[in-house]
Amino acid sequence: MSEQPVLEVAGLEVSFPGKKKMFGKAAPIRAVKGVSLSIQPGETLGLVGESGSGKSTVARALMRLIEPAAGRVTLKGEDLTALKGSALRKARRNIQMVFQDPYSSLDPSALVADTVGEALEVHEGLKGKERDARVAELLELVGLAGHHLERYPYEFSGGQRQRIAIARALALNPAVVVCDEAVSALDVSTQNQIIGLLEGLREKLNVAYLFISHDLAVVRHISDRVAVMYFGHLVEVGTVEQIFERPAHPYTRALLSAVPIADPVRQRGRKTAILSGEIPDIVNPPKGCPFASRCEFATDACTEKMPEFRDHDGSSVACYHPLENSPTSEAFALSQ
Ligand SMILES: Nc1ncnc2c1ncn2[C@@H]1O[C@H](COP(=O)(O)OP(=O)(O)OP(=O)(O)O)[C@@H](O)[C@H]1O
Repeated sequence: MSEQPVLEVAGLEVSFPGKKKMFGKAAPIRAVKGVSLSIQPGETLGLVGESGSGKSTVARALMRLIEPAAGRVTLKGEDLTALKGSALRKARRNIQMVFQDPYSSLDPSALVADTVGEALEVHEGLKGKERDARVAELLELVGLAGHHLERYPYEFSGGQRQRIAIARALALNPAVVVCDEAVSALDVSTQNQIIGLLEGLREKLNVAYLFISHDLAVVRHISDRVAVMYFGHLVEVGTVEQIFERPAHPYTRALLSAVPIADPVRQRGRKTAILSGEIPDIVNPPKGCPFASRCEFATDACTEKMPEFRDHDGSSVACYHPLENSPTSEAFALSQ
Protein backbone atom coordinates (compact mmCIF):
# COMPACT_ATOMS: atom_id res chain seq x y z
CA MET A 1 0.00 0.00 0.00
CA SER A 2 1.31 3.44 -0.87
CA GLU A 3 1.95 6.06 1.81
CA GLN A 4 -0.25 9.08 2.38
CA PRO A 5 0.65 11.74 -0.23
CA VAL A 6 2.62 14.66 1.16
CA LEU A 7 0.90 17.01 -1.28
CA GLU A 8 -2.53 16.62 -2.82
CA VAL A 9 -4.06 19.09 -5.24
CA ALA A 10 -7.73 18.59 -6.15
CA GLY A 11 -9.69 20.53 -8.76
CA LEU A 12 -7.36 23.54 -8.78
CA GLU A 13 -8.68 26.49 -10.80
CA VAL A 14 -6.92 29.80 -11.36
CA SER A 15 -8.27 32.79 -13.26
CA PHE A 16 -6.67 36.12 -14.06
CA PRO A 17 -8.59 39.25 -14.91
CA GLY A 18 -8.78 39.63 -18.69
CA LYS A 19 -7.81 42.75 -20.63
CA LYS A 20 -10.34 45.57 -20.27
CA LYS A 21 -12.48 46.06 -23.36
CA MET A 22 -13.88 49.34 -24.63
CA PHE A 23 -17.42 47.94 -24.32
CA GLY A 24 -18.69 45.12 -22.16
CA LYS A 25 -16.97 43.16 -19.44
CA ALA A 26 -13.46 41.71 -19.74
CA ALA A 27 -13.58 37.91 -19.95
CA PRO A 28 -11.36 36.27 -17.28
CA ILE A 29 -8.36 34.24 -18.36
CA ARG A 30 -8.79 30.71 -17.02
CA ALA A 31 -5.12 29.76 -16.75
CA VAL A 32 -5.58 26.54 -14.72
CA LYS A 33 -8.62 24.32 -15.07
CA GLY A 34 -9.45 21.51 -12.68
CA VAL A 35 -5.91 20.33 -12.03
CA SER A 36 -5.57 17.41 -9.60
CA LEU A 37 -2.32 15.72 -8.68
CA SER A 38 -0.56 14.17 -5.74
CA ILE A 39 3.04 13.68 -4.66
CA GLN A 40 4.34 11.03 -2.26
CA PRO A 41 7.01 11.79 0.35
CA GLY A 42 10.43 11.79 -1.29
CA GLU A 43 8.95 11.55 -4.79
CA THR A 44 9.80 13.77 -7.78
CA LEU A 45 6.87 14.68 -9.98
CA GLY A 46 7.90 16.35 -13.24
CA LEU A 47 5.49 18.91 -14.70
CA VAL A 48 5.84 19.56 -18.43
CA GLY A 49 3.95 21.35 -21.18
CA GLU A 50 4.43 24.08 -23.76
CA SER A 51 5.05 27.66 -22.71
CA GLY A 52 1.83 29.20 -21.39
CA SER A 53 0.23 25.84 -20.50
CA GLY A 54 -0.10 26.90 -16.85
CA LYS A 55 2.80 25.15 -15.08
CA SER A 56 4.05 28.18 -13.13
CA THR A 57 0.50 29.22 -12.30
CA VAL A 58 -0.15 25.79 -10.76
CA ALA A 59 3.04 26.16 -8.70
CA ARG A 60 2.22 29.65 -7.48
CA ALA A 61 -1.39 28.79 -6.70
CA LEU A 62 -0.60 25.66 -4.74
CA MET A 63 1.77 27.68 -2.57
CA ARG A 64 -0.97 30.32 -2.28
CA LEU A 65 1.33 32.96 -3.77
CA ILE A 66 -1.73 33.63 -5.91
CA GLU A 67 -5.26 32.81 -4.81
CA PRO A 68 -6.86 29.84 -6.56
CA ALA A 69 -10.44 30.44 -7.72
CA ALA A 70 -11.36 26.90 -6.64
CA GLY A 71 -9.84 23.63 -5.50
CA ARG A 72 -8.11 22.24 -2.49
CA VAL A 73 -4.42 21.92 -1.68
CA THR A 74 -3.57 19.52 1.13
CA LEU A 75 -0.03 19.62 2.46
CA LYS A 76 0.96 16.99 5.04
CA GLY A 77 -2.73 16.43 5.74
CA GLU A 78 -3.48 20.13 6.27
CA ASP A 79 -5.86 22.02 3.97
CA LEU A 80 -3.71 24.99 2.84
CA THR A 81 -6.61 26.57 1.00
CA ALA A 82 -8.57 26.97 4.24
CA LEU A 83 -5.77 28.72 6.16
CA LYS A 84 -5.12 32.42 6.65
CA GLY A 85 -2.60 34.71 8.31
CA SER A 86 -0.19 33.14 10.77
CA ALA A 87 -1.67 29.64 10.34
CA LEU A 88 -0.98 29.84 6.59
CA ARG A 89 2.55 31.17 7.15
CA LYS A 90 3.24 28.31 9.55
CA ALA A 91 1.90 25.63 7.19
CA ARG A 92 3.84 27.12 4.28
CA ARG A 93 7.10 26.24 5.98
CA ASN A 94 6.52 22.80 4.55
CA ILE A 95 6.54 23.90 0.93
CA GLN A 96 9.27 26.06 -0.56
CA MET A 97 10.19 27.16 -4.04
CA VAL A 98 13.38 27.46 -6.09
CA PHE A 99 13.01 29.79 -9.06
CA GLN A 100 14.68 29.87 -12.46
CA ASP A 101 16.87 32.88 -12.08
CA PRO A 102 19.23 32.88 -9.11
CA TYR A 103 20.33 36.40 -10.14
CA SER A 104 16.93 37.95 -9.49
CA SER A 105 15.63 35.61 -6.78
CA LEU A 106 18.38 36.56 -4.29
CA ASP A 107 18.42 40.04 -2.74
CA PRO A 108 21.70 41.57 -4.04
CA SER A 109 22.06 43.79 -0.97
CA ALA A 110 21.68 40.97 1.58
CA LEU A 111 24.52 38.83 2.94
CA VAL A 112 24.18 35.09 2.37
CA ALA A 113 23.80 34.69 6.15
CA ASP A 114 20.71 36.92 6.08
CA THR A 115 19.23 35.45 2.89
CA VAL A 116 19.47 31.86 4.10
CA GLY A 117 18.92 32.73 7.77
CA GLU A 118 15.84 34.94 7.46
CA ALA A 119 13.35 32.10 7.71
CA LEU A 120 15.26 30.65 10.69
CA GLU A 121 14.90 33.96 12.51
CA VAL A 122 11.23 34.46 11.65
CA HIS A 123 9.99 30.91 12.23
CA GLU A 124 12.44 29.45 14.72
CA GLY A 125 13.62 32.55 16.56
CA LEU A 126 17.27 31.70 15.90
CA LYS A 127 19.60 34.68 16.21
CA GLY A 128 23.28 35.63 16.05
CA LYS A 129 25.80 32.82 16.32
CA GLU A 130 23.16 30.15 16.67
CA ARG A 131 21.50 31.24 13.41
CA ASP A 132 24.82 31.55 11.59
CA ALA A 133 25.90 28.09 12.71
CA ARG A 134 22.72 26.64 11.21
CA VAL A 135 23.23 28.67 8.00
CA ALA A 136 26.79 27.33 7.73
CA GLU A 137 25.41 23.78 8.05
CA LEU A 138 22.88 24.49 5.30
CA LEU A 139 25.60 25.90 3.04
CA GLU A 140 27.68 22.78 3.57
CA LEU A 141 24.62 20.65 2.82
CA VAL A 142 24.40 22.28 -0.63
CA GLY A 143 28.13 21.98 -1.28
CA LEU A 144 29.30 25.47 -0.31
CA ALA A 145 31.87 26.28 2.35
CA GLY A 146 30.37 27.63 5.57
CA HIS A 147 32.61 30.70 5.50
CA HIS A 148 30.61 32.13 2.56
CA LEU A 149 28.18 33.51 5.15
CA GLU A 150 29.60 37.00 5.00
CA ARG A 151 29.43 37.38 1.24
CA TYR A 152 27.00 38.95 -1.20
CA PRO A 153 25.30 37.18 -4.13
CA TYR A 154 27.41 39.04 -6.75
CA GLU A 155 30.49 37.25 -5.40
CA PHE A 156 29.13 33.88 -6.59
CA SER A 157 28.70 32.14 -9.94
CA GLY A 158 25.22 31.24 -11.27
CA GLY A 159 25.50 27.65 -10.02
CA GLN A 160 26.66 28.77 -6.57
CA ARG A 161 23.78 31.23 -6.37
CA GLN A 162 21.34 28.47 -7.18
CA ARG A 163 22.93 26.44 -4.36
CA ILE A 164 22.27 29.40 -2.03
CA ALA A 165 18.65 29.54 -3.23
CA ILE A 166 18.35 25.79 -2.51
CA ALA A 167 19.87 26.26 0.97
CA ARG A 168 17.32 29.01 1.64
CA ALA A 169 14.49 26.74 0.47
CA LEU A 170 15.69 23.93 2.76
CA ALA A 171 16.21 26.10 5.86
CA LEU A 172 12.96 25.02 7.50
CA ASN A 173 13.22 21.40 6.42
CA PRO A 174 10.23 21.47 4.04
CA ALA A 175 8.43 18.33 2.91
CA VAL A 176 8.06 19.65 -0.65
CA VAL A 177 10.24 21.89 -2.81
CA VAL A 178 8.79 23.30 -6.02
CA CYS A 179 11.57 23.75 -8.58
CA ASP A 180 10.27 26.08 -11.29
CA GLU A 181 12.75 25.87 -14.18
CA ALA A 182 15.40 25.76 -11.44
CA VAL A 183 18.22 24.64 -13.75
CA SER A 184 17.09 26.27 -16.99
CA ALA A 185 19.27 29.37 -16.72
CA LEU A 186 22.45 27.36 -16.07
CA ASP A 187 24.99 25.95 -18.52
CA VAL A 188 24.85 22.19 -19.09
CA SER A 189 27.66 21.16 -16.77
CA THR A 190 26.33 23.37 -13.94
CA GLN A 191 22.84 21.98 -14.61
CA ASN A 192 24.18 18.47 -14.11
CA GLN A 193 25.81 19.45 -10.83
CA ILE A 194 22.63 21.07 -9.50
CA ILE A 195 20.53 18.09 -10.58
CA GLY A 196 23.00 15.79 -8.80
CA LEU A 197 22.71 17.99 -5.72
CA LEU A 198 18.87 17.89 -5.78
CA GLU A 199 18.95 14.10 -6.13
CA GLY A 200 21.39 13.77 -3.23
CA LEU A 201 19.28 16.03 -1.03
CA ARG A 202 16.21 14.00 -1.81
CA GLU A 203 17.99 10.85 -0.64
CA LYS A 204 19.25 12.53 2.51
CA LEU A 205 16.16 14.50 3.52
CA ASN A 206 13.30 12.55 1.89
CA VAL A 207 12.10 15.84 0.41
CA ALA A 208 9.60 15.65 -2.48
CA TYR A 209 9.96 17.80 -5.60
CA LEU A 210 7.49 19.25 -8.03
CA PHE A 211 9.96 19.72 -10.87
CA ILE A 212 8.76 22.10 -13.58
CA SER A 213 10.86 22.22 -16.70
CA HIS A 214 10.59 22.64 -20.44
CA ASP A 215 13.67 20.41 -20.77
CA LEU A 216 12.24 16.93 -21.28
CA ALA A 217 15.61 15.18 -21.00
CA VAL A 218 16.15 16.71 -17.55
CA VAL A 219 12.60 15.79 -16.48
CA ARG A 220 13.13 12.25 -17.70
CA HIS A 221 16.33 11.98 -15.72
CA ILE A 222 15.08 13.34 -12.39
CA SER A 223 11.39 12.37 -12.18
CA ASP A 224 9.62 9.32 -10.80
CA ARG A 225 6.34 10.35 -12.39
CA VAL A 226 5.48 13.02 -14.92
CA ALA A 227 2.36 15.19 -15.33
CA VAL A 228 1.67 16.78 -18.72
CA MET A 229 -0.20 20.08 -19.01
CA TYR A 230 -1.88 21.58 -22.03
CA PHE A 231 -3.91 24.80 -22.13
CA GLY A 232 -4.45 24.88 -18.37
CA HIS A 233 -5.52 21.23 -18.17
CA LEU A 234 -3.60 18.24 -16.97
CA VAL A 235 -3.88 15.75 -19.84
CA GLU A 236 -1.75 12.82 -18.72
CA VAL A 237 0.01 11.58 -15.58
CA GLY A 238 2.19 8.49 -15.50
CA THR A 239 5.48 7.01 -14.44
CA VAL A 240 8.51 8.35 -16.23
CA GLU A 241 8.73 5.11 -18.27
CA GLN A 242 5.08 5.25 -19.31
CA ILE A 243 5.18 8.89 -20.32
CA PHE A 244 8.44 8.65 -22.26
CA GLU A 245 8.12 5.13 -23.66
CA ARG A 246 4.36 4.70 -24.09
CA PRO A 247 2.76 8.17 -24.14
CA ALA A 248 -1.01 7.71 -24.25
CA HIS A 249 -2.21 11.24 -24.95
CA PRO A 250 -1.66 12.48 -28.53
CA TYR A 251 -0.43 15.77 -27.05
CA THR A 252 2.20 14.00 -24.94
CA ARG A 253 3.38 12.13 -28.00
CA ALA A 254 3.58 15.32 -30.06
CA LEU A 255 5.41 17.14 -27.27
CA LEU A 256 8.00 14.36 -27.03
CA SER A 257 8.47 14.08 -30.77
CA ALA A 258 9.06 17.82 -31.02
CA VAL A 259 12.40 17.25 -29.27
CA PRO A 260 15.04 17.37 -32.02
CA ILE A 261 17.40 14.44 -32.50
CA ALA A 262 21.05 15.42 -32.73
CA ASP A 263 21.75 13.06 -35.68
CA PRO A 264 20.26 14.62 -38.89
CA VAL A 265 19.99 11.26 -40.67
CA ARG A 266 17.86 9.78 -37.89
CA GLN A 267 15.95 13.05 -37.58
CA ARG A 268 14.99 12.86 -41.28
CA GLY A 269 13.81 9.27 -41.10
CA ARG A 270 11.86 9.76 -37.89
CA LYS A 271 8.10 9.32 -37.71
CA THR A 272 6.95 12.40 -35.88
CA ALA A 273 3.74 13.79 -34.58
CA ILE A 274 4.74 17.41 -34.93
CA LEU A 275 2.89 20.00 -32.92
CA SER A 276 1.22 21.92 -35.69
CA GLY A 277 -1.81 24.19 -35.60
CA GLU A 278 -2.67 27.01 -33.28
CA ILE A 279 -3.21 26.79 -29.55
CA PRO A 280 -6.82 27.93 -28.94
CA ASP A 281 -7.56 31.45 -27.73
CA ILE A 282 -7.36 31.42 -23.93
CA VAL A 283 -10.07 34.07 -23.65
CA ASN A 284 -12.50 32.01 -25.81
CA PRO A 285 -11.62 28.40 -24.98
CA PRO A 286 -13.28 25.55 -26.90
CA LYS A 287 -15.88 23.56 -24.98
CA GLY A 288 -14.33 20.19 -25.75
CA CYS A 289 -10.72 19.01 -25.60
CA PRO A 290 -8.47 22.02 -26.28
CA PHE A 291 -6.09 19.79 -28.25
CA ALA A 292 -8.82 18.61 -30.66
CA SER A 293 -8.05 21.30 -33.26
CA ARG A 294 -4.43 20.07 -33.44
CA CYS A 295 -5.06 16.34 -33.01
CA GLU A 296 -4.97 13.92 -35.93
CA PHE A 297 -7.21 11.48 -34.03
CA ALA A 298 -9.96 13.93 -32.98
CA THR A 299 -13.57 12.85 -33.37
CA ASP A 300 -16.85 14.72 -32.83
CA ALA A 301 -16.87 13.65 -29.18
CA CYS A 302 -13.57 15.49 -28.65
CA THR A 303 -14.99 18.83 -29.72
CA GLU A 304 -18.12 18.38 -27.59
CA LYS A 305 -16.82 17.74 -24.10
CA MET A 306 -13.47 17.66 -22.28
CA PRO A 307 -12.74 13.97 -21.61
CA GLU A 308 -12.55 12.75 -18.03
CA PHE A 309 -9.37 11.12 -16.75
CA ARG A 310 -9.23 7.37 -17.23
CA ASP A 311 -6.67 4.70 -16.50
CA HIS A 312 -4.88 3.43 -19.56
CA ASP A 313 -1.96 1.03 -19.63
CA GLY A 314 -0.83 2.20 -16.20
CA SER A 315 -1.09 5.94 -16.82
CA SER A 316 -4.00 8.27 -16.27
CA VAL A 317 -5.09 10.13 -19.38
CA ALA A 318 -7.77 12.66 -20.33
CA CYS A 319 -8.45 11.47 -23.88
CA TYR A 320 -11.27 9.58 -25.65
CA HIS A 321 -8.80 7.63 -27.78
CA PRO A 322 -5.55 7.04 -25.90
CA LEU A 323 -2.69 5.76 -28.03
CA GLU A 324 -1.35 2.23 -27.90
CA ASN A 325 2.43 1.74 -27.95
CA SER A 326 3.05 5.10 -29.48
CA PRO A 327 5.85 4.87 -32.09
CA THR A 328 7.32 8.34 -31.58
CA SER A 329 8.38 7.47 -28.08
CA GLU A 330 10.94 5.16 -29.62
CA ALA A 331 12.35 8.14 -31.50
CA PHE A 332 12.56 10.08 -28.26
CA ALA A 333 14.32 7.18 -26.58
CA LEU A 334 16.84 7.13 -29.44
CA SER A 335 17.52 10.82 -29.03
CA GLN A 336 18.74 10.34 -25.47
N1 LIG B 1 -0.52 37.63 -13.99
C1 LIG B 1 -1.14 37.18 -15.08
N2 LIG B 1 -2.14 37.89 -15.66
C2 LIG B 1 -2.78 37.43 -16.76
N3 LIG B 1 -2.49 36.25 -17.35
C3 LIG B 1 -1.51 35.52 -16.84
C4 LIG B 1 -0.77 35.93 -15.67
N4 LIG B 1 0.17 34.97 -15.38
C5 LIG B 1 0.01 34.00 -16.31
N5 LIG B 1 -0.98 34.33 -17.18
C6 LIG B 1 -1.46 33.52 -18.31
O1 LIG B 1 -1.77 32.23 -17.81
C7 LIG B 1 -1.39 31.22 -18.74
C8 LIG B 1 -0.44 30.24 -18.06
O2 LIG B 1 0.81 30.89 -17.81
P1 LIG B 1 2.02 30.19 -17.03
O3 LIG B 1 3.09 31.21 -16.87
O4 LIG B 1 1.51 29.52 -15.83
O5 LIG B 1 2.47 29.09 -18.09
P2 LIG B 1 3.79 28.19 -18.07
O6 LIG B 1 3.37 26.84 -18.55
O7 LIG B 1 4.46 28.26 -16.75
O8 LIG B 1 4.66 28.90 -19.19
P3 LIG B 1 6.25 29.09 -19.26
O9 LIG B 1 6.82 27.73 -19.51
O10 LIG B 1 6.41 30.02 -20.43
O11 LIG B 1 6.67 29.70 -17.95
C9 LIG B 1 -0.79 31.95 -19.93
O12 LIG B 1 -1.81 32.12 -20.91
C10 LIG B 1 -0.38 33.28 -19.35
O13 LIG B 1 -0.40 34.28 -20.35
